[in-house]
Amino acid sequence: QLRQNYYANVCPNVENIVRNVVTQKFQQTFVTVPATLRLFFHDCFVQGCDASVIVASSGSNTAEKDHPDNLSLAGDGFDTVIKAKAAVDAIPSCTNKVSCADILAMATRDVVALSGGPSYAVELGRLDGLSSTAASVNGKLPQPTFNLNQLNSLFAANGLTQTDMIALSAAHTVGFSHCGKFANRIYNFSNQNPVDPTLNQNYASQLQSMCPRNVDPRIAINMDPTTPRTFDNVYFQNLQQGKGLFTSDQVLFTDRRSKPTVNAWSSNSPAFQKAFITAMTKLGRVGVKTGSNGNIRRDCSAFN
Ligand code: HEM
Ligand SMILES: [Ca+2]
Ligand SMILES: [Ca+2]
Repeated sequence: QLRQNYYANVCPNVENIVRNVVTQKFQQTFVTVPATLRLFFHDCFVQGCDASVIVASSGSNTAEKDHPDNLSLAGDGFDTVIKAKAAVDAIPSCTNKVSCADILAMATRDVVALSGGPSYAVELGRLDGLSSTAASVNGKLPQPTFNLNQLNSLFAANGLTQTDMIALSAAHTVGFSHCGKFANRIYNFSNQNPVDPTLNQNYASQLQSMCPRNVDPRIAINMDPTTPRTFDNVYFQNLQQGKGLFTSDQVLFTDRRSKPTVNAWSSNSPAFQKAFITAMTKLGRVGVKTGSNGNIRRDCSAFN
């Protein structure tokens, strides 16, 4: 029941208002891009795309954002949504008419385009969710150690195919990871191999020097060592060279079932972009709330 131009009557300018805020924020810090994109993913995979991830803990309720899997969500993603919501609400006819979930979907479309990725028409009409608990996050988000079966089954549970999963994984073409998320691949990997043998040897040495043992846990490194600030298909070229940062990235090339797709998109950017738009549109439809299952939050970080 989502559709384009959903707010044409009540708030016809909403997409421009959001884009202006996102562009301003992008000019202040590039982190806006990966932070917003990852926030959208973590929102949609837990209770659907309903801005449940944005709600702050309060009183006795520990919200989704305080689950261990969400603690590394960068603050600039939340800030982007809060700022865009304020700009939308500043227009009288738009006040309290546009959901936080839709603002996050629009902002995500905008950060992808701003960083060189494809631009696409975004479907709107989501309501904001009425609950957010840390417990509800358990088992809903993929782990960097996942193999292809684990990735496929988690994405399938959200109506996404292996092809969608591979396209969405390319979000790792921008942004950062803390050293602890892949330390198992560069130190004490196994009895036979101290370093994950699917890692490019030079890249593994670089990772070891950027992330020495006992590194400050706050240190984060680029996930795409080649074009960290451009949303492009270099992600797939990196996988072909053994430069996938997580097991869950590299497995897309090492598993024969997903390798053909990686190879196709590494040399065909338009085909990748088309698949990414399809997958993002499907991701944006996951678990959408309507009617009495949701509302439009006045403050994206708190229930009304
Ligand atoms: C396929 C399974 C996936 C796994 C296992 C995974 C795991 C991770 C991990 C461990 C990080 C590093 C977090 C940190 O240390 O700060 C990360 C970062 C990131 N992920 Fe994923 N992710 C997956 C899929 C996705 C998808 C589908 C998207 C979006 C469509 C996405 C977008 C991002 C972005 C943009 C970052 C960088 C965040 C930043 O720089 O602040 N990931 N991911
Ligand atoms: Ca959610
Ligand atoms: Ca890139």
